[in-house]
Amino acid sequence: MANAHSIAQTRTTGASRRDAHLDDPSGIHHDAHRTSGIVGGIASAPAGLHLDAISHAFDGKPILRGVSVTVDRGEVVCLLGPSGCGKTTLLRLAAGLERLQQGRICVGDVVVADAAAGLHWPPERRHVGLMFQDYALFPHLTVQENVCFGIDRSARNNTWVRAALARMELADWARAYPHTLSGGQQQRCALLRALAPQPKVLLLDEPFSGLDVALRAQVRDETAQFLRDTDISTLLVTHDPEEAMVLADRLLVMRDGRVVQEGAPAEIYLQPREPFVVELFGPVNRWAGRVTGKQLATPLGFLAAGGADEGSEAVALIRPEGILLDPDFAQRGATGHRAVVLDRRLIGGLSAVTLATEVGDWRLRALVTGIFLPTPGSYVGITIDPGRVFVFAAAAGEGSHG
Ligand SMILES: Nc1ncnc2c1ncn2[C@@H]1O[C@H](COP(=O)(O)OP(=O)(O)OP(=O)(O)O)[C@@H](O)[C@H]1O
Repeated sequence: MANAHSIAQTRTTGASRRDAHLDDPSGIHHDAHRTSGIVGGIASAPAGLHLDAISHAFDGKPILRGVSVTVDRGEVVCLLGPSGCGKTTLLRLAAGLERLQQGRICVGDVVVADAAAGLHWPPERRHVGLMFQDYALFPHLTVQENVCFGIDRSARNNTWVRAALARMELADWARAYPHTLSGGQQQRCALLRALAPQPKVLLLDEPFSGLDVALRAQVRDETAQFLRDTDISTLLVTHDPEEAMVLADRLLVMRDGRVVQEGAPAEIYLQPREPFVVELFGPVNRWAGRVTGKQLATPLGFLAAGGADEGSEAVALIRPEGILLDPDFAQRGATGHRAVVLDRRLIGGLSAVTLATEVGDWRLRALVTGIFLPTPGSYVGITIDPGRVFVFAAAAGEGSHG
């Protein structure tokens, strides 16, 4: 996690000279007259961040194992993974806060770190904006002073700063100190501080984790829109799948220091390559059994076994929204599978229902859109949506139900 010191370390020493009024699609323009030093060729380089074959260990313990990530110009890439899988370490290496042990890092086409060549550019030369989860605003500086911290004194009241404060609804708070701001305002102030030096690359580490649920969604959506309107390459770290789905153009799932799947958010959700990726998005229902006739027999009928080998042990993971419930099946005289309701709860706009199948007593969790609160002990019709079922070869030791 960053503190004020590490943010201070990452001050970019100047902004690129750029006819921003012409080429900045954000609607928030940097003044073209900002002329402080152009840093080591980065300012004129094409945008983009390239992390190549990064491996890293702490005290001999491998944390990152050959991770490669490319973030194109204007793209938002999310690293999604559980706590401890190495996300923050990768971000710190990209920023230059940690020295590279193996691999190479380029900002645009400029190599800023190369382990084999012993090359390590310090953070302030990389033209990278950083924002960590604690925001690390300077308490003795006003909102405007915080935002302008990394840019030239002469540029501190420029068009970009004024427009950015207005767009983030901070104009009236420009002279306020951080302790008088709400969490959402502090987050927006920290984001502008990271953006003010016009970085080519923005690194965000759990940027919304300090916000309460309602504010979080709002600030997250505003930030997503803001980033889409810029040509900055953004690498964002989160362990919140919803956050990743909302923000990411592309999503990289990390596990134990490796990228296990990469793709558009919908692709990752709908075509997960391994059980870990399925379960990253929340608890799932599970059935293990032997593949017979390319199918898996369950108490709710047969499931297609996909690529699992005939005769092998396989496991089916079924998302809660893939359990379809029919409260009126009895009135309609419908036949089919039934389950008894064990419990039900309203969770925001969804209802979570726990059930047991009539045959086989298979305990299942269903998520139903809207208010659906059947009486515990009552029976409902139950089917499985095959589009929400993922079948994999069973891991060693994963027992069979059937
Ligand atoms: N400076 C350090 N010295 C020793 N071990 C470290 C250091 N920094 C991180 N680690 C260890 O490296 C592992 C990965 O940490 P990292 O912060 O990169 O994970 P993460 O995926 O970002 O987790 P979280 O989501 O909890 O922030 C953890 O086991 C952590 O304890």
